[in-house]
Amino acid sequence: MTSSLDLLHALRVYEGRPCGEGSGEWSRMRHDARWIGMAFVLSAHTPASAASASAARGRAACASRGPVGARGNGRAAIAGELRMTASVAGGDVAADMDESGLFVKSTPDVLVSILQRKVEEVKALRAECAADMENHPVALRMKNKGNYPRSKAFIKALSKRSGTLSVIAEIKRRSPSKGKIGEIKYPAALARTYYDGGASCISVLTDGPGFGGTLDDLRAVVKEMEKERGNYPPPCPVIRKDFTIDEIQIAEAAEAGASAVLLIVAALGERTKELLDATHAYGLDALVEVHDEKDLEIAIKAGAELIGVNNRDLRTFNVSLETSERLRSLMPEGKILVAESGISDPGDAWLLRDMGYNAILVGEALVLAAEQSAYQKTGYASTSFNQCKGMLRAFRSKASTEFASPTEAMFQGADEGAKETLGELAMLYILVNENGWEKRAPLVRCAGASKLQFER
Ligand SMILES: O=P(O)(O)OC[C@@H](O)[C@@H](O)c1c[nH]c2ccccc12
Repeated sequence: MTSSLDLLHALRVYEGRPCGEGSGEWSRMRHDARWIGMAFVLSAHTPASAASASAARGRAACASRGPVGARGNGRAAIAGELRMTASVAGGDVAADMDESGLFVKSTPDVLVSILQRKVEEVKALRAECAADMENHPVALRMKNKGNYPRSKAFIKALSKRSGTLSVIAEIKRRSPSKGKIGEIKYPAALARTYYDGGASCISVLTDGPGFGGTLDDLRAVVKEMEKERGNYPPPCPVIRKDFTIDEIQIAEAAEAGASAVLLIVAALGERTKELLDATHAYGLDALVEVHDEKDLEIAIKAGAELIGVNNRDLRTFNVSLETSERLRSLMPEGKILVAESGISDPGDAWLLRDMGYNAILVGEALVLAAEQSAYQKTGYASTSFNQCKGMLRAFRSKASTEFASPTEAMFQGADEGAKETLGELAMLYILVNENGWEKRAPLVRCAGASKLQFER
């Protein structure tokens, strides 16, 4: 049964006692963490049918700092509803390799041309190393392969309690699909903006021709982050985002200070495992990127710990979050899940969090937001109001589209927690005696709403 109550009437009642909006008591309530806890109790107590209806509408209930038990139950109920049934596509993957054995036959054309370029880059780097085996830092690093302990810094930075969404913020000047995105004159300054906005990790595209990046960008970002060593939050570990086809690129990434590299299954096919093992042998973590069921099967078989679902179809450049949703149900337990590409709306971030993604990887939207703010004169780091930071905080906030406007969350730079995010949101228990309602019912007030809706 759904009922609605006039908001002002509801607000005047607190634990059965009258309470006026604006009174000391009311403001105390709003800042009382216990009220935030109740938001989730609401969803945990929501009848299954209502939970599934809400999940089907793509809105899961508001997360909270509430009692862990209640929170867990609520989330499980909702995640259960979001799970879709589908089976992993089978097929003989090895037969899918091209004659060179290097690329998968089905590799999208745009990727093939980039990979051909990578083959040349790798050849050049190998020649450089061969010419100076005793001194070349990459050659020296390769000699010591297998002796680098894994710090798992990248994985750890993304391993937060369930229901918490981390952001991997990307430094990306342009892309084959979008053309120019931003100038990013000072990658270190942009990295600092990301850090200040609460990013957990930073991704640096180091491919020059396709994405306008360099390995020096990565070095500058690592150096900037090192300044935060010993502070809280700790430095963001950095991933080298490139098209890895050979272990020498992994050694090079490690040498430049990266904590992780990207491995794209659409490019590597069955070689994914070989490169994943090499990544670990250099002490790094790997983000293993998949786009469909077949990629995912390979990633899982290879033993990927960190799986990224790219929502961008590299054949058509179409972006659809449906890819993340579809593949989510096929993910084994215990993996760290990252949704990648095309995320610009906090509402989408909240949805991905509710699907069970641990992190999102965002490039374009953050770069554009940062540059727009930067053009307000002063440069990324010193801009007092930086829309990019607001966007990052809104992505991370534990809000729901049911209770908050994603756009507003973004402009207000809402921080973690529904309370902070929604500003106006408050939860209260209320004794309702009309219409035979006797039990305490949790209510939610949200900004701009004039009615409260609840079910029992
Ligand atoms: O800028 P976007 O749409 O937020 O996407 C970021 C990131 O996912 C994208 O840059 C990316 C995902 N996988 C890649 C592989 C190579 C190069 C780039 C990518």
